[in-house]
Amino acid sequence: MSDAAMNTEASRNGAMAASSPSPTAPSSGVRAVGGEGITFEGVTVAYKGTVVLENFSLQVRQGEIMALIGPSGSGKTTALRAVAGFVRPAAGRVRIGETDVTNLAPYARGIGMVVQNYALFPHMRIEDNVAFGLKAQRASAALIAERVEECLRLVGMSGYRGRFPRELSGGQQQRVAIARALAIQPRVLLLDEPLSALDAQIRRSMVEELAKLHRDLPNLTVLYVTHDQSEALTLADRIAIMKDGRLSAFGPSTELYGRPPNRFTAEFLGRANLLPVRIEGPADAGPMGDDLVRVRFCSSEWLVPAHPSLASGSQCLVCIRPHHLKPAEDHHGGNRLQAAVTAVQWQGDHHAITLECAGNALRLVSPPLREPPVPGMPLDLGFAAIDATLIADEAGVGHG
Ligand SMILES: Nc1ncnc2c1ncn2[C@@H]1O[C@H](COP(=O)(O)OP(=O)(O)OP(=O)(O)O)[C@@H](O)[C@H]1O
Repeated sequence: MSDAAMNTEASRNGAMAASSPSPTAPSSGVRAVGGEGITFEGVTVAYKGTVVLENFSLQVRQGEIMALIGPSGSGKTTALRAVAGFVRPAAGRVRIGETDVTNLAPYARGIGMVVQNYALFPHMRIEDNVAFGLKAQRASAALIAERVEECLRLVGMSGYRGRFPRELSGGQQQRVAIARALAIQPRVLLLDEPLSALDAQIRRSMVEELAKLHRDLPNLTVLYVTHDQSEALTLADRIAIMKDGRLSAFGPSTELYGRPPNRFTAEFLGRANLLPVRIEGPADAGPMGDDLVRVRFCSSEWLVPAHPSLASGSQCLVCIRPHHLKPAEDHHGGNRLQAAVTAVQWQGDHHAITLECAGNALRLVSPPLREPPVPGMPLDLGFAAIDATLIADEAGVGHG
């Protein structure tokens, strides 16, 4: 079978195979849950000659939650399927721990996988759904009973073991799907948009539950595909951002958000105010001993942290997150700019204000204001040097 045909075929089989080991798979015995990292080494995947994942290299550390985020079609699910064994790379290797799994069948990889639409077996009771993979591995009845109890307890579903999937809510079904994936004591857990079929409120509580699950299973390595940046920021230790089948940036979540390495990251991960500036030259070290440079924006001069590869004279962007921009009266010292209010929205726990400054749209969020500004009003704004980040106005891979 050609790679393209194999990739299409494997995609159709979807996640079911990962959580439904082949009946001929050897029994793996008892293993500690998780405990191994995932390594992509220059992985390229093509469907019918079209490359959708290109020279993709990434290391997911043992015991971490790595979120893979990016726009629709950027290759996130394809990367996950390459780990699960549902697509065959045209080039590159995938390792789980020390094992090269590139040519292993999906059932032999020891992976737990959960997808968006639960994929529970509708005719089986919850306990049989959770037991399915273990039965396929011919585990003993005592081990099956122990694992089913343990995994349903982990996801808070012990009281539902005798029900059928149709008798559960969407959130409960997804918890069972997670229990089923964990029952086989996977080496790694792959989650592909596991919460996207749920409504916003249940999604929020499921994010908290996943965080708790990971606290309970700290060795479990999780690769979490989502297009929801707030899920990624809440759950992940590190985030990898994909664009057009390539890695655009990766790094610790707080660092990627706080110091985005490129424009795509700044705009994709959270909201960003991006203003064009010119680097004038070095300034004295800041109060924390940090290196600052002077930048010019229209007639204003600001101090911002230096960028290792942007020299004096460079035209670049300064990124300021909306919550770091403050009305000047709340912000003593620091950098100043003047903008005109274009819209004000009260959103319960905060005000969102959009402004215009020398042809650039700006966004500011603040705790609810007693006397919010009105459209058309000029507003003096301030931001601290430390809260600004210089960005080259071009794509590039960021921190590791
Ligand atoms: N089985 C397939 N056959 C042909 N092309 C495919 C197949 N599966 C995915 N693709 C294409 O590969 C590209 C990457 O798809 P992928 O599902 O990995 O993206 P994604 O980032 O997960 O997107 P989304 O967020 O929409 O799920 C897309 O252009 C998609 O159309």
